[in-house]
Amino acid sequence: MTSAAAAPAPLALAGAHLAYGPRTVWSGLDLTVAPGEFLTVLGPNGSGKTSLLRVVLGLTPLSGGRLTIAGAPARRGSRDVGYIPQQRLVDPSTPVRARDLVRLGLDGDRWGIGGRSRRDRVDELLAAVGAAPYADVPLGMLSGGEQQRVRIAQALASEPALLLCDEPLLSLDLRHQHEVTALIDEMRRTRGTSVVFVTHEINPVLPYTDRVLYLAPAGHAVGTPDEVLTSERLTALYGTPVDVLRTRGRVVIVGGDDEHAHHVEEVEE
Ligand SMILES: Nc1ncnc2c1ncn2[C@@H]1O[C@H](COP(=O)(O)OP(=O)(O)OP(=O)(O)O)[C@@H](O)[C@H]1O
Repeated sequence: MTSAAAAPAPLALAGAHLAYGPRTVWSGLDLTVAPGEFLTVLGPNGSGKTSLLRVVLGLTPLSGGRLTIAGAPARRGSRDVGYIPQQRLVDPSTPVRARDLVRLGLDGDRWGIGGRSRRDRVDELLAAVGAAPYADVPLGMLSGGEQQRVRIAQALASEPALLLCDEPLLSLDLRHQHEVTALIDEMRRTRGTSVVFVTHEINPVLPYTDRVLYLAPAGHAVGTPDEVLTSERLTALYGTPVDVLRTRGRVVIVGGDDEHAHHVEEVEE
């Protein structure tokens, strides 16, 4: 066995079950995410995507089954887990600068408090996401795409084994969607960080997606996009007719419930 094979998986769920009171959100979830893997989590509103991230972040306990992160139980504030939230524009009057936010993501013990190594590390992270030119600009003055780059730098500051992304493309224009996804992809390639990417829009991340976890009313499916995103699989998962169309390298999902409209991306150009 090689040493890579012996390393604990960044994320492993076995027989995982989540319920709120009498309502089961998902159950029987078995999933091991490999180092550097890009897992895209899809599903309609209320299917439990955000709940899954909350469980991995140690904010919500599983109702049953097991979860380990880099071999250890989930816990709040773990350095092994980075988190990129949904796009939210910062209050324009905030005095917080890009470098302040990234510094918050650094672990004090490891990088020292206020020392040179800490400052260098912040500069390195900002440069890695292309945010060096606006490192000292108040966040509120940055564009949505620029702010999201800074959040990526913050999430990567602790060199997490696992990067959780909760619809980070929401309200970004197409150019910035491509930039942000390419950046996340580059980080996982260069650092081996595993990515769990929750989205309603498969197309911007389809080229990077190794596997899909599809959460749906009648169960869930895990597999490559070609395995999961088929009319047969989604019809079974929804319990109602769904058509998966592929056109010019894009996936369009038609049918099911109203939430499916989210998957139909606006036509480019
Ligand atoms: N703390 C809670 N207590 C009770 N029910 C909850 C709680 N949090 C979430 N739920 C319910 O669990 C279900 C899953 O919610 P969740 O937010 O995880 O779904 P989602 O897939 O992220 O949805 P969306 O696509 O709309 O963001 C929903 O029906 C929601 O109302």
